[in-house]
Amino acid sequence: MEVGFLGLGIMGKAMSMNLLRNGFKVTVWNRTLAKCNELVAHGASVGETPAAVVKKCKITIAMLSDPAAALSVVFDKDGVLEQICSGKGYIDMSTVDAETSSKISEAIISNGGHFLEAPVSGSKQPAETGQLVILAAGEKALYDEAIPAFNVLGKKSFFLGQVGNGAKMKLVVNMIMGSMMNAFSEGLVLAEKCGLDSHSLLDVLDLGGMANPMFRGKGPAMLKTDFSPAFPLKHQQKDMRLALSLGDENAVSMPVAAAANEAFKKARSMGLGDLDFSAVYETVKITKQ
Ligand SMILES: NC(=O)C1=CN([C@@H]2O[C@H](COP(=O)(O)OP(=O)(O)OC[C@H]3O[C@@H](n4cnc5c(N)ncnc54)[C@H](OP(=O)(O)O)[C@@H]3O)[C@@H](O)[C@H]2O)C=CC1
Ligand SMILES: O=CC(=O)O
Repeated sequence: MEVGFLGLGIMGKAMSMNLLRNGFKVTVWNRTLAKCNELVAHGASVGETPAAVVKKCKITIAMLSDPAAALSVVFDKDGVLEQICSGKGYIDMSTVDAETSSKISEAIISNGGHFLEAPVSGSKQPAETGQLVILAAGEKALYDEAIPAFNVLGKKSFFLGQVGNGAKMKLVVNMIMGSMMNAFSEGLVLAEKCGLDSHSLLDVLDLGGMANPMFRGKGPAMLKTDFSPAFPLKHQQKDMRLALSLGDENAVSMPVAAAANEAFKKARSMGLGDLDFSAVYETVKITKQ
């Protein structure tokens, strides 16, 4: 199966590498074209523009930073819309809001193409090992056609119905994750400030009902001030912002998420946006002094 892949950031690189490893022919494009080189060394072809990739491939996947990037790659000059046509599918796996996804869907479909949104839960390591959770919505026929690729990229795929449902599910999940990371950071700082051993706190948490891979995976690195980016903080703040907007639309009061968003904004203002989202811990360290 031949697929196109647009966007070779932390996730896109790992996902396209995984597809290559599993026998897919992959044609890649990235805004910063030099990032294609490593994929070429592993057998990928390069398309000079998003339009060139879509022209070559029956199915093209995108994994881009945010709504602005997702829209630009489709609607701008040399974008996806210039070549999408009957028989071709476009799958946007970026985390965006339902409105962005719907705009893209309408444009693709009105040009005769097929569209699926398929944001993922899971970070750099699950992307490398094919353990993502895929939250798809849109055209079921395209979902069925993409299953061989989804089976390589993820450990489980959900088909959630109409376009927008995948985006919403992803935002709800990441709103919870961002709030959890803030509560965890406050707990780590509180434990330390009141004279407890932080590593003991990690052990206690890991043995109880709140044990989870995020605390287990990120906790020891956070205590060592290691915030090497797996999930960049600027993207987590984007997800909190989009989830809060979804809360506004649905009149759902979310004071915990709003407070978490403030902490992520503070972290961005401190220049921590490109670090892992666990760097929000640094904002708590400062405010608790
Ligand atoms: N990292 C993670 O753990 C996870 C991330 N996600 C989501 O996946 C998406 C990608 O995340 P991630 O790979 O971490 O992000 P990165 O910041 O590592 O990569 C972002 C990608 O988007 C491209 N890009 C940004 N702006 C534009 C633009 N205006 N036009 C064209 N391309 C653009 C970048 O190109 P360039 O190289 O030129 O800058 C790069 O390829 C995001 O929506 C994120 O929320 C979802 C699950 C997990
Ligand atoms: O979106 C981030 C993730 O870890 O999932």
